Amino acid sequence: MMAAPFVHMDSVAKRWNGQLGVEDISLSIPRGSFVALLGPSGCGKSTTLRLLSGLELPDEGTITIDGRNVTTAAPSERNLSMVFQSYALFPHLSVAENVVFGLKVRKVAASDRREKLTRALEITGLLGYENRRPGELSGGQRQRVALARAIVANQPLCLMDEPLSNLDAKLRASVRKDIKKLQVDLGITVIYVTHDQTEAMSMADMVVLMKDGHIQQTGTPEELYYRPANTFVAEFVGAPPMALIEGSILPSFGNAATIGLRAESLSVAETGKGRLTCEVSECEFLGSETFIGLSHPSATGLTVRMPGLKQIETGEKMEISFADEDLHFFDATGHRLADQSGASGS
Ligand SMILES: Nc1ncnc2c1ncn2[C@@H]1O[C@H](COP(=O)(O)OP(=O)(O)OP(=O)(O)O)[C@@H](O)[C@H]1O
Repeated sequence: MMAAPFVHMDSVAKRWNGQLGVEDISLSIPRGSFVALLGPSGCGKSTTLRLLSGLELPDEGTITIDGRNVTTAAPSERNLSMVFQSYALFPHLSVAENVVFGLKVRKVAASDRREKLTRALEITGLLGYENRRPGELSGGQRQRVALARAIVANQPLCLMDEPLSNLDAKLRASVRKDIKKLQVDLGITVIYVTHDQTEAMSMADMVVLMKDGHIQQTGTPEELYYRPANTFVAEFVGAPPMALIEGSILPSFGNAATIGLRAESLSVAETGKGRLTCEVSECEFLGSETFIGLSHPSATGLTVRMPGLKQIETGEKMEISFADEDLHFFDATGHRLADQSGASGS
């Protein structure tokens, strides 16, 4: 028998004055998983998280956490902790006071507080910083204080809203690893909002990709990458994103309106032997490889990856080839067609 999901949202909707926030959100989240809510600005990620936290109440649908219907329960009744982008630290309190603030409110005994504080500071690498104020810390350290506060709360569910977006790229990568390790070590369930697909793909067991208040696809990072449910997912996930080609210019794939192709499936062909003739539009040197951006009147996002440094003149002609089995097929509404169905040769 399948274990009941730890967090369950069933047909949840939230509107403001009739205007859409999120619609028809259904999600089943297993205990102990790391789930990323991913999507462009305004797609409804934060609204979904706020509905889970109880900071917003839904107009429709139900939310259960650990088997309890919490649809209208107050945030304090949901047994969860939260970490925000803004850290939400008290500037006049020390690191230690910030971390144990919630425990004090809940009247946890002083000796117990000290023990929990030491462990949380240890886990987050903040031992020795307990007397500093947030203003005397770097952004990464402040975010660690917010994480330490979530750790001492000792809740089975932690909701995080873009916790790394105030950090520079290098720090983001290192705190990302800290958060992931924490989640695994503590065995907690994390629901994590981000608009950064690299972050979602590298951290999450399950990614929920949203657009315009609706879920586009829920799955493992591999599922989203290798079997995108529609052209939006295909173009959102992956760096570079999937190239999309008008089906009509590859006539052997009758019923596919759009054909998708990942950069790693493309190769440069000898003159006269390629399947598409493109023009080089840009070269992006990334160190170990160069991304060659190609333009073609019936395609978007065509990129060839070449090892090392390659400098090719913009406007130069380049023929490319690819294998049929690497193609993805989408219908006229952008939905994925069943595998191979487009390749019927009809
Ligand atoms: N309090 C509110 N009142 C009215 N509309 C709101 C409110 N909060 C959110 N919305 C609207 O709901 C939609 C979803 O917003 P939400 O903040 O969930 O998006 P998001 O994906 O988290 O975006 P971002 O990445 O920019 O934070 C947006 O169109 C937004 O304008």
